[in-house]
Parts: sequence; structure tokens; C-alpha cells
Amino acid sequence: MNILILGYGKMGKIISAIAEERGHTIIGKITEENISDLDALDGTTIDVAIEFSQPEAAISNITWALEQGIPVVSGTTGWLDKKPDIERLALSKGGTFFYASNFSIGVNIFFKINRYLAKLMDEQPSYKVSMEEVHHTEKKDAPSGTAITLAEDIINKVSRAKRWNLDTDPIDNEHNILISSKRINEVPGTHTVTYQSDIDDIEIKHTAHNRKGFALGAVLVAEWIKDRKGLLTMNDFLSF
Ligand SMILES: NC(=O)C1=CN([C@@H]2O[C@H](COP(=O)(O)OP(=O)(O)OC[C@H]3O[C@@H](n4cnc5c(N)ncnc54)[C@H](O)[C@@H]3O)[C@@H](O)[C@H]2O)C=CC1
Ligand SMILES: O=C(O)C1=N[C@H](C(=O)O)C[C@H](O)C1
Repeated sequence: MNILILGYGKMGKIISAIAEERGHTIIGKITEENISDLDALDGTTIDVAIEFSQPEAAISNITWALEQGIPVVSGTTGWLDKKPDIERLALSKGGTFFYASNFSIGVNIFFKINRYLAKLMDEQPSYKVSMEEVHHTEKKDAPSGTAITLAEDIINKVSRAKRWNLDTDPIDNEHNILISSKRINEVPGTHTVTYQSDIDDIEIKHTAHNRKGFALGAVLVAEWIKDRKGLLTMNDFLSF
């Protein structure tokens, strides 16, 4: 496949390396500095664009690719208030848009465990739920996209949990999921969900040791979506 890399930073570099190992051709590596190179590209020669850039760049990158009829796999976090606009564009063009806050298979297993635990906790009102996410100091958004997915899945299952907020906000009651966001050098991504009662705590935790899981997941999805259309997610890709 011919792959266009939109955002050639920490993730874009690992994705490119894995894609090449798997026999794909990288036909462009777009950064903030060489964004004008897009004008010279012929969209008909690109099978898929993989977009891991920055919150402020994601919308224009994805819009450009969808306008060219290129299927898009996007993992950029921190811009999701605008996602409905992108989804409308993808549908109006008859195109393909795949978004995941986390492409790692391990995290997607963790998402499933989180949903199962939340279902049990719906009937255990003595437990208060909270969350912690830890990432490297270059991360721009907080909380992480993964933490937001975890919180939204809990809100969908636990009727007393109505909304989430960062623990820097002064709201702390049974209806709010407090999320603590920590930034520590070089941490690829650690997420912990805690249910606390007077009697005990139950915690589930996912620790990424590096970025390979996120990058491999994005390449596997790019291979999978090649001949698919519409709005797709990890639930469509994974069979569990
Ligand atoms: N969904 C997932 O599984 C994962 C998502 N992420 C997300 O992916 C994004 C990128 O993460 P990193 O690679 O660590 O960031 P990074 O800062 O290392 O790289 C970002 C890249 O985007 C480029 N960029 C910035 N503005 C641009 C523009 N206007 N047009 C094109 N490129 C532009 C930068 O030049 C840089 O090459 C973040 O939003 C992060 O949260 C990161 C890891 C996994
Ligand atoms: O910025 C990162 O690095 C990561 N971002 C994603 C997120 O916001 O959840 C996924 C992963 O945790 C790494």
C-alpha cells in the first residue's frame, strides 16, 4: 500500500518504520514545516493517510485527505469537539474515516475490562470511581483521549456517574469522575481506574512500555480499512 503520514513526530516515525517493515511504501511524511508539500501530491496514488499530528492541525489534515478521496486513520487526541464536522464530511464524500483514542490492542482489552467492571459497579453505590493518567511532558492535551474514552464508557454503564472533570476543578461528588493528569518525562502512557469504598479499593491499570502497540495498531487498521467505507472504530476492527 502507498501510505501518507500526516504528522511525522514520535508516533509518525514509529508508524513509518513498522509500515515499511510490513512492505508498505511511505509516499510522504508531513510535518508542520513541510505542510506545503501536500500541494504536490496526487491523491489518487495514496491508499491511506495515517494522521497523528497535533490537536490544532488534525482538522485541516483530515479535511485535506477526505477532500482528495483518501481513507483516513486518525489517532490525534484533543480535537474531538470538532469530530462531528469531520464525520459529516467523510459521509458526504462517501469516504472512509477511522478514529481511535488508542490503537493498542492491550488498551482495547483494557477498555473491555473497564466496561465490564463498570457494569458490576452500577449496582455497588458504596464505590466512588476516579482515574489517573500519566504521560510524557510533551503531551499537549489533558486529560488524555484514552482517559476520556474510559470515563465515557463508565458514564454509559454506571448510572450515578454523570460526567468527568479534571481533579483541578473543584467539583467532587458521586456524579463526577475525577481525572488526575500527571506529566512525567518519557512516560508513554499509563491509565488507572480506581473504585474506592470505606472497606476496600479495586483498581485496573494499563501501562504502555513504549509506543509500539499504538503504532502497530494504526498500521494494522490502515491495512484493514483499505477497501472499507464509512465511519469506523476499533469495535469494528476487533472481533472481541
Ligand atoms: N490514538 C493513539 O493510539 C495515540 C494517539 N496519540 C496522539 O497522537 C498525536 C501525536 O502524538 P506524537 O507523535 O507523540 O506528537 P509529536 O509532537 O511527537 O508529533 C506531532 C507531529 O505533528 C506535526 N504537526 C504539527 N502541526 C502540524 C500541521 N499543521 N500539519 C502537519 N503536521 C503537523 C509535527 O510537526 C510533528 O511531526 C497526539 O495528539 C497524541 O495524543 C499518541 C499516541 C497514541
Ligand atoms: O500523547 C500520547 O503520547 C498518547 N496519547 C493518546 C491519548 O491521549 O490517550 C494515547 C496514548 O495514551 C499516548
